[in-house]
Amino acid sequence: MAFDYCSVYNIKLLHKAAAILKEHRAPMLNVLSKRLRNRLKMQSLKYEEQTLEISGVLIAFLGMKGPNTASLQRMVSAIVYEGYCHDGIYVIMIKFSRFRIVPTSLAKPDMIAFFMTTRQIQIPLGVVLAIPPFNYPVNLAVSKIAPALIAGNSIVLKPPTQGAVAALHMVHCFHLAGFPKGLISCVTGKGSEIGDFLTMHPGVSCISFTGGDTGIAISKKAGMIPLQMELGGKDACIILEDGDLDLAAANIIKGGFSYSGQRCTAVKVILIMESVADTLVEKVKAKVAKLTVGPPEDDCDITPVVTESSANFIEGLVMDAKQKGATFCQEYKREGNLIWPLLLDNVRPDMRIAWEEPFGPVLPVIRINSIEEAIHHSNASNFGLQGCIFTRDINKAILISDAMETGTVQINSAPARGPDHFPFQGLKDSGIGSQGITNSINMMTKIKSTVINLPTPSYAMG
Ligand SMILES: NC(=O)C1=CN([C@@H]2O[C@H](COP(=O)(O)OP(=O)(O)OC[C@H]3O[C@@H](n4cnc5c(N)ncnc54)[C@H](OP(=O)(O)O)[C@@H]3O)[C@@H](O)[C@H]2O)C=CC1
Ligand SMILES: O=C(O)[C@H](O)COP(=O)(O)O
Repeated sequence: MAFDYCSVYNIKLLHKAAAILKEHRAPMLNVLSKRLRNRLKMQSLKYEEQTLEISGVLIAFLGMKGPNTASLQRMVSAIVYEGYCHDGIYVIMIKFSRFRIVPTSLAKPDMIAFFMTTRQIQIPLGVVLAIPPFNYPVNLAVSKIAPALIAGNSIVLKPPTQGAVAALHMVHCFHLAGFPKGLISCVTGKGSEIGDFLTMHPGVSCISFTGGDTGIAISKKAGMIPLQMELGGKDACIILEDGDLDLAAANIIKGGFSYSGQRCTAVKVILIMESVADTLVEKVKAKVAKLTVGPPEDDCDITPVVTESSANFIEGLVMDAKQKGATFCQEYKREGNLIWPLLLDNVRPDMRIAWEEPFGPVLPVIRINSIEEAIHHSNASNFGLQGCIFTRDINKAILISDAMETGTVQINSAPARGPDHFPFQGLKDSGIGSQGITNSINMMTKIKSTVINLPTPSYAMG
């Protein structure tokens, strides 16, 4: 399909897909909540965000000049840059950078040439293999599908087993919008059984994966293709003496226990200055006591974790901490896959929970005596996704952020991925590449250079 027509076509259909996804919201959320046993409210928030996400991309290309073809073609060839959130809708600024004439003064002195680079958005990579995880099987699928389509690629979606039904429904919505079935395909099956066939297939031109350390294994098998990996995290919440402890406590609850802790960007370890630790722990305990626990149908705050194996893994971390002397702020309680929220105080570095990712409603507190100690612990982790700092001294916060080896640092708020036009990346074992609408589109396009060699110098070379 010719470039301009292809991308213009895709953008118009993405608008339609966004509308259809909204129409199908109720059945999708019902499936998501039943299959994932998570609270409906959280799912609906994510669902909203996902449809906005599509709209966000479209507004980037459509909203500036209205949907006439000429401006669309010109815009689709642009590279999308920073954006901002306005009334909950993402408006992404566009800078035209189709051609850049680079003088050759840096090249060989006798070289007389115009050097043009273009981000060949019209030459798609080919087939993008999108693999989202169980916690956001639709939202994280769309965050891969929309940029891939904008860049003119076709997509093979391999949804998580826990979430496959909702993903199939979501792909059906794209087909209802008019996307050809061959352009977006959904292949269901256990990753352990069909994963290698897909990730090592010669027809795959790019892999966009979100999940656990499975991604590390995939990156070693995939070969010479662009990879976008967003993996686990051990996001540290650093709280200094001058931090707003009420704000910190509220963000620890939101960041550590929402979605029953099953978020890569969840707060995974609290590093708090000893002098204010008792006060903070009491504030968090009081809030934990108010969390409701039970089935998603009752719209509880804490619902069962995704599988028995996940619950068993979490229990293993808790028992290790108990055996090594951690302070249990609540009684450890589990019924099947349902684990009651648990704050573990006085955790030490020899305990597994200090380093491993429970992906559940269990949160360790490590008491520190210096900022250097906080930075050291955060950077000693194999993960490097996000982190957050609570202090009123912004200068100090920026310096700590500079020192933290993480893809993102939130100052005075809990870690989070969105809004989705923000770059989102993990360092070390937390991933490779960067997500977010702009970076995803960039990553799913090719750069090509064209050099015009002139017989004589031209004044146009500046
Ligand atoms: N970074 C993040 O946002 C997330 C991180 N995680 C981390 O991952 C851990 C496990 O969660 P989970 O979602 O099961 O993560 P996994 O990495 O096991 O699965 C993520 C996705 O990869 C698929 N997959 C599994 N094995 C392969 C393979 N060999 N080749 C290709 N694809 C494969 C899964 O499919 P299938 O379901 O069929 O196995 C799923 O769609 C969590 O405990 C947490 O640490 C989990 C969710 C989100
Ligand atoms: O992979 C994840 O768990 C999500 O990217 C986290 O997204 P959130 O910060 O919006 O919950």
